[in-house]
Amino acid sequence: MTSHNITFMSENRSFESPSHLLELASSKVVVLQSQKSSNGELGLAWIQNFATVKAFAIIFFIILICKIILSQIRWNNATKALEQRYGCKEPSHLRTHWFFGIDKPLQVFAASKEGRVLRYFQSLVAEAGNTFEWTVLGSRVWGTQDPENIKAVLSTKEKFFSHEVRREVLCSLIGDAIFTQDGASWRHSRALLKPSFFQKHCTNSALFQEHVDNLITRIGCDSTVDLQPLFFSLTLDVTTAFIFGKSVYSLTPSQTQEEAEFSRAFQYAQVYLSKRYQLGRLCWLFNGQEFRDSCKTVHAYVDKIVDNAMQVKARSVLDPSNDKGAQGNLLGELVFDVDDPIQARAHLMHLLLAGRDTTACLLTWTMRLLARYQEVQLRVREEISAMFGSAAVDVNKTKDMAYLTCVLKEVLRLYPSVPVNSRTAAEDVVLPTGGGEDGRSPVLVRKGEDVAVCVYSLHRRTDLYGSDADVFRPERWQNGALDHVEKSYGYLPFHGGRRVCPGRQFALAEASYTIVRLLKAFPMLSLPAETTFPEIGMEKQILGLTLASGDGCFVRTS
Ligand code: HEM
Repeated sequence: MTSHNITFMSENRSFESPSHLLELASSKVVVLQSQKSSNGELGLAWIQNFATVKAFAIIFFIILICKIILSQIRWNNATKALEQRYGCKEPSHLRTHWFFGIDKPLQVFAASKEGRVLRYFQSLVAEAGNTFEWTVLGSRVWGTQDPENIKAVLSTKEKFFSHEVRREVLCSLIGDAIFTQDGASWRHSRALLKPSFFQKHCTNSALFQEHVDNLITRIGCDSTVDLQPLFFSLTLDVTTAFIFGKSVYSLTPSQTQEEAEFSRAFQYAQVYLSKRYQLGRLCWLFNGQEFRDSCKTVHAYVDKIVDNAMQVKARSVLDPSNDKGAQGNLLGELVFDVDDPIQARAHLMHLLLAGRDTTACLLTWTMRLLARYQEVQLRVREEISAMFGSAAVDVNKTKDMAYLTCVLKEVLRLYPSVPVNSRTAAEDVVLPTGGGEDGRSPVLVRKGEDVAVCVYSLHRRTDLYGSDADVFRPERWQNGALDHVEKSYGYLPFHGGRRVCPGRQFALAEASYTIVRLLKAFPMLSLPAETTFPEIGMEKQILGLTLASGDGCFVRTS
């Protein structure tokens, strides 16, 4: 039988089903392959062969589309049935205009590149309401800035959500521990971070003093300086001292080569991680050699410190006067509960990641605003004089500075260090609001769907904070005026529920101490003369794992 015959016959056959077509196409390929081997050359058959492969590809594509459509219909029917059972209504749907909704991710990338991605999210909220869903490449994604739904995600229904995507994105650098775990393993990791440890260190001025001294030396006098990179170095130095018991001294020239290598590699890997985050489940596509090398450098450095702490522990176990806190740092305590060095490394890396950039961002936005709003700076200075006069700054007393506390609260409202967060539904779960015409009925989130919680836009809601929600006004927090908003999940810089940030007090102590010391060291902090200061929220922002300033933090110190 010639290939011509076969083609002729197949063209006259009627197709009964997609799988029938598939069978037919593959039989043609097999016959043509055998023809090639018997003739030894392709000749005319090559063209027919090409046409057959083309037909095969088209058929395959049609089958794929049919399958997608069928599964979409099945999914829609199942969702409708479940919605009916749980009294849910359809949520507001964000309209997309391009094939498979890819216009939206492209717009996110463009906005992100231009430093306005959070403004873009706000525009989506303005278009679609406080809770909405959108479909990208066939998957539904949710966005919410509704306190009731956020409370469900973070607290009352927290156990129905997982950190699956986060785990995939972050594990190569930080391993698996508190930040990426769920269920029993998370509970175990959380229990290891005893609140008493944070408490002990956030009242210890000595932990911060040396590094803030180094910061002040680096700033120098009579200069215009970008404080943002210096704050990132400061928080790296403080956090490594706090958790390793050994700072990397990135603010000083005395940093060793090994410490410098670690600081560089950690910085590189962290920036890389934020790019991986943007790809979500496709993060494995972004796994370059330099990133892998940086992870290795970071691991080697931390492993040495862990090894050393394990040896100290081994010696102290032999000593009856052994004191668990003898090493005076978190690792020193941790090694008594964790025998596996790789797991110990993961616990440390999670704390380093969680504690370093978040506090650096808080310091950056605070100093930008204090330099811009001189009247607020003056009030903080008055409070410092009243509290400390010419005495040394005691970190323990900074928490009694009522006005500074309001300033920090207001900064974290306008620029929360973690402005957007997401969780993946581990099961079908009902959120209390956002469905129906009036947006008040419950909505159904299906298993596997991601829910993005946008704290940035929550904190700018005029119905919660008044018509001046976009204005920097620390006084709004005075006399507990916004206690009701805080209690009802309307203010969440540290999130809420069981997974609320355990480093909250430590971070506020570090930020307060640093600001007081800077204002004492520099009697005049202002914007450089040529600076134009955009309106709040209109500045360039860099959204990585945390929210940094795209315009830096330039101040004049004289
Ligand atoms: C201004 C500074 C900080 C802010 C705004 C902040 C904010 C947050 C937020 C929003 C979360 C919840 C993340 C989530 O569940 O997805 C979180 C978790 C966490 N934070 Fe912080 N944080 C700060 C500083 C720190 C510091 C200094 C440490 C420790 C040294 C720390 C340790 C942690 C840890 C371990 C978690 C994970 C908790 C868990 O999953 O159970 N944070 N933080």
